[in-house]
Amino acid sequence: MKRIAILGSTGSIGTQTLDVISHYPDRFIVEGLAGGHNLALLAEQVKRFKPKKVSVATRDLAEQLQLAVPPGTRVYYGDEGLLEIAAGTDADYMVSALVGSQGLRPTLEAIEAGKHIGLANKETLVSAGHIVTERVKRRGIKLLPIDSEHSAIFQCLNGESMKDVHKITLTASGGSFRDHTREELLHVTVEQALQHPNWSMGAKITIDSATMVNKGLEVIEAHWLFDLPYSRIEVLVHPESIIHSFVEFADCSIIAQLGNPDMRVPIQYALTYPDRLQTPTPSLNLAQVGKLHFREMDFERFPCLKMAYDSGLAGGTAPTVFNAANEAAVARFLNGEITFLQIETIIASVLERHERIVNPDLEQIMEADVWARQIAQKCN
Ligand SMILES: NC(=O)C1=CN([C@@H]2O[C@H](COP(=O)(O)OP(=O)(O)OC[C@H]3O[C@@H](n4cnc5c(N)ncnc54)[C@H](OP(=O)(O)O)[C@@H]3O)[C@@H](O)[C@H]2O)C=CC1
Ligand SMILES: CC(=O)[C@@H](O)[C@H](O)COP(=O)(O)O
Ligand SMILES: [Mn+2]
Repeated sequence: MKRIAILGSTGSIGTQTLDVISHYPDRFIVEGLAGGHNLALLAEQVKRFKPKKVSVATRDLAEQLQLAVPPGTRVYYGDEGLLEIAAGTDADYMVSALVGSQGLRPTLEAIEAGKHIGLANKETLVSAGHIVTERVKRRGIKLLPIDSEHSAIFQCLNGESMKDVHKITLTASGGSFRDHTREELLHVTVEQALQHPNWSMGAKITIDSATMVNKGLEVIEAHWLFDLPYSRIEVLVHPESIIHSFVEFADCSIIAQLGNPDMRVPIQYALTYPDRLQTPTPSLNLAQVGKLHFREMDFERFPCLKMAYDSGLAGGTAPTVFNAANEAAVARFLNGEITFLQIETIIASVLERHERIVNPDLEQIMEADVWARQIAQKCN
């Protein structure tokens, strides 16, 4: 029996994680759930999965939730609530599926408490990769990737030696506007940006896919997960999202992982690793797919990817600032305050003003994150 806590249980990854868990009641017990504002869904999840502890975003919501859940369920809220679900339950495994760098502190606390981590929240590794990986090593816990590309690379590396890896390639769908020219991007709407061609995901990551920030975050995530230099991490546009990523070895052999785009597969693998169990996803019929397509990445069309590589290479607080500026800019775009293309000009402008700290501690990371959001809030 694996005892599970989930941060972000009401989101896209969180609900799919509970879907996976519901298929294997003899393998998993849910010890803790943390949602944000979706009280109705969280109350339903509590009734069904019976966690001992649960958390919501605010005190008001916690008071309402307490009335709706079985007696004996402990209800928490806010940042303290997230820490309680991350580190204060009997879970031995924590699924980190909050959106944004707010996932960093609770994920670090869970690692410190000795929980294994299923990591969807890529912003955690982007913002403070050196701190997270050092803590994972020190505590001897497993950090298992949920992000589809990283799960793919993880699977391709099974039984291989890292010294034989020549490079890894992350595939990118190209997002909602992959066939738009930059000129056409001037007038795109929030609704259009939220239409991802292949995946149904939360709003923030869907916008990140369209700007290619998502792939940039994933490049930095891969750097920390697989301990590879940026020169050996590439991105290739693959509109079908069937090949989830691949590894090229020293002998020029390439091992790729394929499947229909369904996050329940990488989520389940992270939960049951090294076992492989049945999933409800349909199996991939390549004869029906017929053709797969690939395009070279165009860094001029997608300048955010270039900024991500540069930030990753610079290191220190640069990726923290890249990520936080993007989070603030995406929130403003979703709010109707700025245009789609302003997301990239805001990130560039914040990065330009940033004075990088080389080997930041957690407090300096948090300060850089707050600073970047403040600037991104003000500039256009
Ligand atoms: N969705 C996907 O397919 C993939 C997602 N990822 C990554 O996984 C992470 C989650 O993404 P996704 O599931 O799409 O995001 P969603 O927006 O769907 O879900 C975010 C979750 O975080 C919760 N949350 C937000 N703000 C707060 C807060 N202040 N306090 C407590 N909880 C909060 C939300 O609660 P509520 O809704 O109740 O307010 C929700 O449960 C991201 O880092 C993303 O990049 C990676 C690969 C694929
Ligand atoms: C499902 C998943 O892992 C997302 O991160 C996905 O990769 C987004 O697709 P693109 O960023 O390739 O558009
Ligand atoms: Mn991904």
